[in-house]
Amino acid sequence: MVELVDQLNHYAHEYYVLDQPSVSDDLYDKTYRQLEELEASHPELIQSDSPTQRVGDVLNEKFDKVHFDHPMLSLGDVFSQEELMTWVDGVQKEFGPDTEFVCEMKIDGLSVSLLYQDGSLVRGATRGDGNTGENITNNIKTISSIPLRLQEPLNVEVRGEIYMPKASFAKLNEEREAAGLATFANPRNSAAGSVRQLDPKVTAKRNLNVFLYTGVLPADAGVNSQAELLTSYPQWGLRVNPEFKLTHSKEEIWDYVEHVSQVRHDLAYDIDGIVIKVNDFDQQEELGYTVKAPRWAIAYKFPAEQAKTTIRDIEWTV
Ligand SMILES: CC(C)(CNC(=O)c1ccc(Oc2ccccc2)cc1)c1ccc2c(N)nc(N)nc2n1
Repeated sequence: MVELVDQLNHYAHEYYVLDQPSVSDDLYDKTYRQLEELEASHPELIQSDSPTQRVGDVLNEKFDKVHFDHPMLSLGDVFSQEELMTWVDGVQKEFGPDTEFVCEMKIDGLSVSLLYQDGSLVRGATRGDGNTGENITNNIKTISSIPLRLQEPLNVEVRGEIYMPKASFAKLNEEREAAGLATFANPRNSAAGSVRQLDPKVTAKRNLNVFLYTGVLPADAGVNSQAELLTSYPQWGLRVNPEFKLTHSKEEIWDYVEHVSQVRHDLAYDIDGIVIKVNDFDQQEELGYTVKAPRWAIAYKFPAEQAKTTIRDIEWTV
């Protein structure tokens, strides 16, 4: 039984975190059914990290409140190259012209906090107002790319974005249209609506995914920069967005912004900008925070999408 659980969790790690599956979906499904049969005949041996335990029956009447020891902060925004370069200038004045920055995708989803104790997932929460969120643990467990147990028995609170891939969003809206239901306006709204369902069985059908990008880490984790965090997370079993880039100059940062603005429509998920962060954690602490956002990070926001429908020329009658 333990072997089957470990095998299935390993297959899921390869598929969702490393993006390098070593077995076919059929073999995964076959192994999963074997585990289901074994658990049916020995229910007393069912493990909490078994993939069969992801979709609970429990219906949430409402979501309990969760208070964060460390607030989930927001980001300052800039909307032009000039503003972005001014921000980078300000940081380089503090730490010199070759300060390291990490550039990341700003996923258009909803922020979540995942609390792991001794490596087991014990709580999932929405961001809420940054200090108080909602407990959505039962729904979070239905997301296959979120591990129920880390590769190491760590005590860590990791944070990132739950999102609905563009393809899943289109399919969901087709189904809702066919069923005469209201459609979702965009993937962000459908992800938010899906993860805040009272019934986890509904969440489980919505094909949600996650990218993790920050967290409250144990001091002995040996993670001293954002780049180290983003390379450590996959080793722990946590999915990160692979498009991040370590940069050392304004030119490199702007090249990355231009590159992403070219490819963003080909991405499998919606983004609404790029997040640029000072890489070194000690430098981050030196810069500190404003009331609601770090001074060591900024979001460069893409211009809002051109309205799809073209306004026909209006014939003015004189
Ligand atoms: C940088 C940070 C704001 C996360 N960091 C925090 O929330 C955070 C929170 C308390 C911290 O430490 C404190 C502890 C106690 C008091 C105050 C701060 C440090 C960072 C952020 C926010 C949104 C992001 C997004 N949508 N996409 C990407 N790619 N990155 C993002 N990064």
